[in-house]
Amino acid sequence: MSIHNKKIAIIGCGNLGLSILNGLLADPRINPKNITVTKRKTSSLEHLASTGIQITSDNRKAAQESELLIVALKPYTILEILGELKDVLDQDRHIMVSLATGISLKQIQSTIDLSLPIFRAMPNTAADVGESLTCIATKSNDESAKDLVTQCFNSIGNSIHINEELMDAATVLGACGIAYVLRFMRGMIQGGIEIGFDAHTATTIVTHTVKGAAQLLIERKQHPEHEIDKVTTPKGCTIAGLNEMEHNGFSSALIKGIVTSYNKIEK
Ligand SMILES: NC(=O)C1=CN([C@@H]2O[C@H](COP(=O)(O)OP(=O)(O)OC[C@H]3O[C@@H](n4cnc5c(N)ncnc54)[C@H](OP(=O)(O)O)[C@@H]3O)[C@@H](O)[C@H]2O)C=CC1
Ligand SMILES: O=C(O)[C@@H]1CCC=N1
Repeated sequence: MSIHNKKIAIIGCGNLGLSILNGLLADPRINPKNITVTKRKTSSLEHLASTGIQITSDNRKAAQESELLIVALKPYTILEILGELKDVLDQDRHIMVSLATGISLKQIQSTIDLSLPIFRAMPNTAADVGESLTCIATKSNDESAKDLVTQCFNSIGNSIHINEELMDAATVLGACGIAYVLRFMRGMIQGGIEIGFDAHTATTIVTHTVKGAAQLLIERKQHPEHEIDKVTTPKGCTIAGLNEMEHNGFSSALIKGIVTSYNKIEK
């Protein structure tokens, strides 16, 4: 089964839904005519009409005309809206993927009360540029549905399968993680301006340095400290700066922030 000829609906096409849509549209093998997106106020999506996608506020129609349903609604609305959709869902045709933080497979299953394959996925907004790492969880044994969902999220980056128990942790590290990294980058850019660069040049240096650091770890599969050791000349400026950051709680602030985000998710 290939994602490229499946009919896909993104129900609740807001920030994350739009990032996924942009990722899907960038895949030339996916026909935009096979994609339907929904939200109540469709005016903010009108600029996408020329791509060939269907835009509607009718969730039921979108579900009826699609096979893979990516549900990108807020956690506090998803169950109510799925309840309104349940009589148009077909367990022999539909595959459902929920992106909602903190809403379990069991809650979704008992809302729709059908045995169609249900997945939770946690992508991030880097889907916009085809670089989302998506964590996927399911209790379904339907291997072809698993393959299809994996293909879908691989078209907007990379994906891994995890146990559902780790979905909250995946939300924090992968989805909130984008914001942590961007705030870290903003701090580096501000530092760069203070030591002499204009904002544009500082941003160019920082963005490419962060990309290079990530690529080193992705390709070499090393522990970060292994690569850090190569940069820290004894008595040099790197170790002096790094130690000053640690004296001010750099790693500790990150770890505490990650744990605070995690505890904030209702369990
Ligand atoms: N932002 C992120 O980085 C991540 C978010 N998530 C999860 O993804 C989900 C979506 O988050 P996010 O994209 O940020 O939220 P948004 O609020 O940006 O998107 C939700 C969209 O749902 C639409 N909506 C609301 N009610 C309905 C309805 N009855 N029918 C159809 N559409 C409706 C809203 O548009 P309108 O008001 O016009 O209807 C809105 O655009 C959440 O559950 C979040 O936990 C997961 C990973 C990362
Ligand atoms: O901040 C939030 O609640 C959501 C979850 C992941 C990203 N945004």
